[in-house]
Amino acid sequence: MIEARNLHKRFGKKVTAVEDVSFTAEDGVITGLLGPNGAGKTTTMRMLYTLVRPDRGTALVDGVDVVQRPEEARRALGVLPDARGLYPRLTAREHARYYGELHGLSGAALDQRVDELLDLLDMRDIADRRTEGFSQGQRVKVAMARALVHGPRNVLLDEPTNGLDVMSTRAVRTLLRRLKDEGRCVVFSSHVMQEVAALCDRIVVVAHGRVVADGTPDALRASTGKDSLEEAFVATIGTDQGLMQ
Ligand SMILES: Nc1ncnc2c1ncn2[C@@H]1O[C@H](COP(=O)(O)OP(=O)(O)OP(=O)(O)O)[C@@H](O)[C@H]1O
Repeated sequence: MIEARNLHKRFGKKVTAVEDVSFTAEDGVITGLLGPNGAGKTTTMRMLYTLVRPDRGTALVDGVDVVQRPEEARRALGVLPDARGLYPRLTAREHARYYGELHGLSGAALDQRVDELLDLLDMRDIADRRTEGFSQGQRVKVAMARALVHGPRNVLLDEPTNGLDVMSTRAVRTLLRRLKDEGRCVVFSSHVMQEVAALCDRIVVVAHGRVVADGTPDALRASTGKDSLEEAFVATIGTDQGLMQ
């Protein structure tokens, strides 16, 4: 479970990226962080996964405070960062193996886990190629395998389907549903409403660094009096900018 508590982050004097963001992402639930470009999603995620230190507020990962005990919090997290940051000379398989080893896996257990992920992500064909020159979608798959290799209880994904084609998007959705069915806490950010609508049990809408709505898709529709989720979002944010594909 992940609890964001009154997170604040400013960059310099002018930019308030995140202002008092609080929400809870439960286990066995897919929580979507939805908002237009520049809303503060990536900055929020970075604070959750301990890359950026909040100016104020904190977050708990399975009860562990990310500001006070970042290393412990990190062990309970699998992260797909916005910058996928791959090693060009390692193959896709080597990426997954390397991160598995960093998390203490080895031997047959590691081999089996890596094979399973290569199948789940439909990446057998690229498994033994160096990642240099990989397409955007191929890079996402490698980063995803790397994020999940240690079977984390909590999974944070920043715009996971960005740059993926239809088949790969479906593979990612299937994988996220599986993580949810396994009882994990899944949080992902997106600026694409359809993406969030297709997957999420719970939606946290962020605009200008603040949470402007938080609830199930049905609750969001009911609270805005709109029939379609699309209209509900537009009503919540006050603009359709950045929300449409
Ligand atoms: N390192 C930084 N230095 C200065 N400003 C930053 C930095 N990181 C983010 N910002 C600013 O903070 C605001 C929120 O950015 P953030 O990347 O969190 O938004 P986002 O919702 O993830 O947007 P997108 O969908 O475009 O990725 C923006 O105004 C951005 O320019």
